[in-house]
Formats: sequence, C-alpha cells, structure tokens
Amino acid sequence: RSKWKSNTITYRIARYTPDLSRGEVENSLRLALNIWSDAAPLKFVQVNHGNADITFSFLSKAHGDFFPFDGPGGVLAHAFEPGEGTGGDVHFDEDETWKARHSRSGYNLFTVAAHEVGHSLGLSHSRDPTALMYPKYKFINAATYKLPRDDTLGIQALYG
Ligand SMILES: CC(C)C[C@H](C(=O)NO)C(=O)N[C@@H](CC(N)=O)C(=O)NCc1cccc(N)c1
Ligand SMILES: [Ca+2]
Ligand SMILES: [Zn+2]
Ligand SMILES: [Zn+2]
Repeated sequence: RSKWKSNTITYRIARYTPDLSRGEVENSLRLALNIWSDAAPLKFVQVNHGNADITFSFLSKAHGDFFPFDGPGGVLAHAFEPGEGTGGDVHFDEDETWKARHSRSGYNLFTVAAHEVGHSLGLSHSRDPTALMYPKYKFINAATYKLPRDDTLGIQALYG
C-alpha cells in the first residue's frame, strides 16, 4: 500500500460547492484533516496556488478521470491513494446536497471528507461496521467524534 514519504502533507481546495459558504467548506475540511493528525504524527498545510499533495474538488458526472460520478445518491465521493499528480486528490460529487451540519436531506461534508482523507493517506475500506473507513455513509458529529480503534490502528501502521 502506498503512503506519503513526508509526514507534512500539503492540501489545496481547487473547486468549492454552491451548497455551502467557502468558510463552511474550509472548516469542514480542516476538521476532517484534524481527525487524522490527532491520531498520527501528520501535519497538514494549506496552499492556495500551484501543486499540493491533496487537492479537493467538487465535480459532477464525467470530470476527467476514469471514475465519472453518478448524479444524486450512490457514490458520494472518491479519493486517490498517495502518489504524484492525482494521487491523494479527493473529488466530491457536486450532484449531492452538501451540508455543514447534520441533515436528513443531504450529506454532511465533514463526515464524507474524513472518510475520503483516510483513502488519501493510504487506507482502504474496513470490514468493521464501526470504522470510519467502512464503505457506508453514517453521519458523525465533528464536535464529539473520536476516531474508532480500527482506523487508529490503520493510520498508526502507516505513519505511527
Ligand atoms: C466504490 C467507491 C467509489 C464508493 C465511494 C467511496 O467509498 N469513496 O471513498 C462512496 O461514495 N461510497 C459511499 C457509499 C454510500 N453511498 O453509502 C459512501 O458513503 N462513502 C463515503 C463515506 C462517508 C462517511 C463514512 C463512510 N463510512 C463512508
Ligand atoms: Ca452521486
Ligand atoms: Zn474523480
Ligand atoms: Zn471509501
């Protein structure tokens, strides 16, 4: 499995979503990154131009890689494992309704981003239904969330 060579990882938000303010997007993504930097010696640095290890974008349908999105529902987002170019990048399906808080009519950006960042760091899906890396969406409250044991063991195995 691939991993980043350095524990300092840069990220850039290349495309935002009209569903949320820029501040809500930046806050949700920062909280999602903090989940992982609280569990392993990782440092995330935001860059606003040029190349970054992890580039976040909101995109819909066919968008330039081999994984076109599918409209509302179904696939919510995908992320590439660590590497050059698109390696590490996170794409959110713009055809979903993105929310900054819990809502029955939409998906919580922090929750999905936390899962996707796990992939960007080199983790694959877990069979443990309590794990963040379990393939099914389940809302998590950023204010009280503690990374489950399965995910902590996974990230420590890579960067601990
Ligand atoms: C085969 C993959 C491209 C599926 C895709 C995924 O796992 N991306 O990381 C995905 O969007 N899976 C959905 C499955 C679904 N529609 O329930 C999902 O919610 N993944 C994000 C997610 C968010 C938060 C928590 C968890 N456990 C999973
Ligand atoms: Ca979708
Ligand atoms: Zn994509
Ligand atoms: Zn996933």
